[in-house]
Amino acid sequence: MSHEPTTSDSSPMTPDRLKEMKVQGEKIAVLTAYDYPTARLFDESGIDVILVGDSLGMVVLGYPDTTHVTIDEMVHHVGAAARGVKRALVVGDLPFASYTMPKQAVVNARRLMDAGAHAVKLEGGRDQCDQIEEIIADGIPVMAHLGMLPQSVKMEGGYKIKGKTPPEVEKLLDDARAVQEAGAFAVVLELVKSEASAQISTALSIPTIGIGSGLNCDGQVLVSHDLIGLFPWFTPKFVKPHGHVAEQIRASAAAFIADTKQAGR
Ligand SMILES: Nc1nc(=O)c2c([nH]1)NC[C@@H]1CN(c3ccc(C(=O)N[C@@H](CCC(=O)O)C(=O)O)cc3)CN21
Ligand SMILES: CC(C)C(=O)C(=O)O
Ligand SMILES: [Mg+2]
Repeated sequence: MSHEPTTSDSSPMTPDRLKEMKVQGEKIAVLTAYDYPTARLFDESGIDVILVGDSLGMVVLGYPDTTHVTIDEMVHHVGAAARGVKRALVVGDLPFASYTMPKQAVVNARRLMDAGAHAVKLEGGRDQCDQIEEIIADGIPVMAHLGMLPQSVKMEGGYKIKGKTPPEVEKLLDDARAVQEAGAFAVVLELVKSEASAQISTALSIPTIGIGSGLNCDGQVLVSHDLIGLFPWFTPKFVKPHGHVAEQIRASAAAFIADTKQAGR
C-alpha cells in the first residue's frame, strides 16, 4: 500500500499550509516567544506559528513602547527562539525604522532569516507594498500587520481601536487587499472592530490573524506574557489569561528567601 505524503501534525508549518488552513476552516493559533525554552514549549504544544514580536521591547526589555527595539535585538531573540522550534513557522518582526526604504527592508529581513526566521512581519498597508514586494522578490515570505500599529504609537498619540467608522473600514479593506496583492501570505489585524475584521477576513484569500479584533478572524495571536500571566503590570482588556506565572515566580522567590534567612536556625 502506497503512502501519500500528508500534512500530518508533525510536518513543519509553511506559509502555504496556513493558506490551506483558511480554505479548510481550520483556525490558526499564534503565540509570541522571545527565548529558547518558551519557543520550545509552545512548539511541543502544537502551536502553528511562533511570532518573535517587537513586543519584546515592552514585555522582555522594559522599554515604554516598541519604537526603541533595534534590529540587533530582534536578531538576538529570533536566534534564541528559532533554536527551540522544530514544527512551527517562526516569524520575526521587523522593528521600527528598519524598513523605511525597500533595500534596507530586504537587508534587515535577510538578517532575521539568517538568525532562523522562516518569514518576517512588518506594520503597514498600501504604503508598505514596495517593501513587501522587494522582500518577497528576495525569496522571503512576508506577513503584514494592519489596524492599530504599535510602532506608530507616538504619531497616533495612543493605542486606538480601528474600523469604527465606514471610512476607516474602507481604508482597512483597501490596505488588506493591497498587501494581499503585494504577496503577503497572511495579515495580522490588531484592535480592529469585530464587524470590520469579519468583513476583511471574508474579502481576503490569505488568512487574517486577530489580536483584540473579535472571533471572526482566521486565527488568533496573543503576546505570550499576557496569556500566561507573566506581565502583571499591564494586561490589555481583550486578553483571557490562562496562567498566573508571575504569582508563581513571586512565591518561589519568597520561599527561597525564607529558606535562606532560616538556614542554620
Ligand atoms: N503586554 C503586551 N500585550 C500586547 O498585546 C502588546 C504589548 N504588550 N506591546 C506591544 C503591543 C501594544 N499593544 C497594545 C497596547 C495597548 C493596548 C491598550 O491600551 N488597550 C486598551 C484598550 C484600548 C481602547 O479601548 O482604546 C485596554 O485597556 O486593553 C492594547 C494593546 C498590543 N501589543
Ligand atoms: C502583537 C503582535 C501581533 C506583535 O506584533 C508583537 O508581538 O510584536
Ligand atoms: Mg509587533
